[in-house]
Order: sequence, then structure tokens, then C-alpha cells
Amino acid sequence: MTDAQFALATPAASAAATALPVTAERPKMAARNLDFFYNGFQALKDVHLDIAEKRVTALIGPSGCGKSTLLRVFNRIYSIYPKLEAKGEVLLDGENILDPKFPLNRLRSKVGMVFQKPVPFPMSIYDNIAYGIRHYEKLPKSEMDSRVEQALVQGALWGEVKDKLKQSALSLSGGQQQRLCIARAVALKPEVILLDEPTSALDPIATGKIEQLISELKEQFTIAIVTHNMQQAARCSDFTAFMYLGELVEFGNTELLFTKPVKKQTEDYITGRFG
Ligand SMILES: Nc1ncnc2c1ncn2[C@@H]1O[C@H](COP(=O)(O)OP(=O)(O)OP(=O)(O)O)[C@@H](O)[C@H]1O
Repeated sequence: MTDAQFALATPAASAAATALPVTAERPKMAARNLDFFYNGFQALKDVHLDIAEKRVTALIGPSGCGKSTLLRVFNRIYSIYPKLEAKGEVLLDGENILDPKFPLNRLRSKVGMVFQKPVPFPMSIYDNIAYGIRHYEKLPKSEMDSRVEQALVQGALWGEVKDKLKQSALSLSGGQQQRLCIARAVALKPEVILLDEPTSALDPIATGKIEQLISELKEQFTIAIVTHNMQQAARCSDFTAFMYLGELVEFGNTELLFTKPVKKQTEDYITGRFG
């Protein structure tokens, strides 16, 4: 069965898009009764969401609806700030990653994140990839070389950088820098990759390359992507979650959600009537 056939055969896909979160066949991550507070301000309200394994799930909704907050909670990024608080559960293979006993190091090795603005480290292209690997593994140089190469191939960047691995990563174009950041995340062999508006700072050609890359990476990784660009969500994702004012309004198979939304708020948003 091809990926597309699998996506269409899941319960989420065969049912009409629904106002209630649909349990995907193989949830890799899941939010359960998830609330999130910034210094008392509630940014997420009782969110239930399944992120299907080796699929792309897009989070869409108007500015300020909580998309990035939800993505960051999936990686517990907030936990370094004292006044930020999450309640409820985020399950990774059934284990609650919000439990302080779930080690951050383990979480970060399983759930990688790529941000809106490419943020390569101010070091060589090679070291950008090797740096993270060294944090977790001690590898002889030849093995490290092949891990770096493998990550750059997976990041669809190898062909462009293989002759200048010692050059500063800051010399790359914005689109190349973003693919480097994806390669850096992939190099740690995570299970889930979170992408927070990864193409919003890029031109259409660089955006197309990242979208192509996303469709290749989902063969191996579970992906959640926040995007403002509805065409991008429609092109890249298997499932889409529409959020509004901190709530998950509608979730479903992407094609159905964009063609037959159940909720009026979703329809208004995807037809451009608000947002
Ligand atoms: N550090 C913060 N401190 C206080 N409030 C915050 C903080 N970050 C986000 N918020 C608030 O939480 C809500 C959700 O913000 P979030 O950034 O998750 O939305 P978003 O849907 O990703 O928006 P955008 O599409 O504009 O990036 C908003 O009301 C925002 O003002």
C-alpha cells in the first residue's frame, strides 16, 4: 500500500471531516485535555489531538490561535520558563512527556524542532550537523563523516555543499540554511519532527524544495507543521487541525477538511472570510 493509499484508508480519512478530533490509526503523539498558560493567560484550551505516525499533520488557524504554542508544548520548550504552565497530557508512544520525570534529553533526541527563521550555528556546515550528534554519541571520524553526509542527503543539501563542508553555515542562502536546520534535526535520528512555519522566510523556489523534502521525510519520520499558508497545508499534509482562540475546532483528513469542512468557523477561515 502506498503512503497516500494508507492515509486515505485510515479511520480519520474514511470518516467525513469531523468537529471532534479523530483518532488516527497509528498515533505517535497525542494531546489529551491539554491546557497551556502564559503567566495566567490561557493559550490552549482542552486540546485533544492525535499526530499520526509517519504522516504529516498541519496545524492551521488565524494568528494568535495557539498553533506555535501547541507545537512548542510537544517539545516541552516552555519548561525552562518559570511562569509557563501546561496541564493535561502529551503522549509520545503512550508516555506522558509533560511528566517532569520524562528526561528532557530523551525527549529532545526523539522530538526535533525546526523554527520559522533558519538558525544555523555560527560554525562550519559540517560542524552544524556534527555538533548535535557529539552531544549524544562518541563516534570515530569516519563514522561521523558518514552520519554528516547521510543527514545532508536527507536534508536534500548534500549535492550543494559536499565540496564546502568546512565553510561557515552562515554563507548559505536562507533556503539552504533552513534545509541545513532540517538536516541537523534529522541527524539525531528523531522519531518526530516539528516544523514551525519553516518556509515563511523563504522565496517560492526555496519553499518548493522544503515542501518536496517534507514529503520525502515522512517516509521515515512523523511530522507536525505549523503553517499560515493554506495551500501549503493542502499540498503537504495528510491531516489538518484547525485551531481558533486556543481551541481545536476541527480535525480531519486534509482533503476532506479543505473540501467539506464541518464547522462554519473552519469554512470561513479556509475560504478567506476571516483570519
Ligand atoms: N511568551 C508569551 N507570553 C505571553 N503570551 C504569549 C506568549 N507567546 C504567545 N502568547 C499568546 O498566546 C496566544 C497563542 O500564541 P501563538 O504564538 O501560539 O499563536 P499562533 O497561532 O502560533 O500565532 P501566529 O500564527 O501569529 O504565530 C496568543 O494570544 C499570544 O499572544
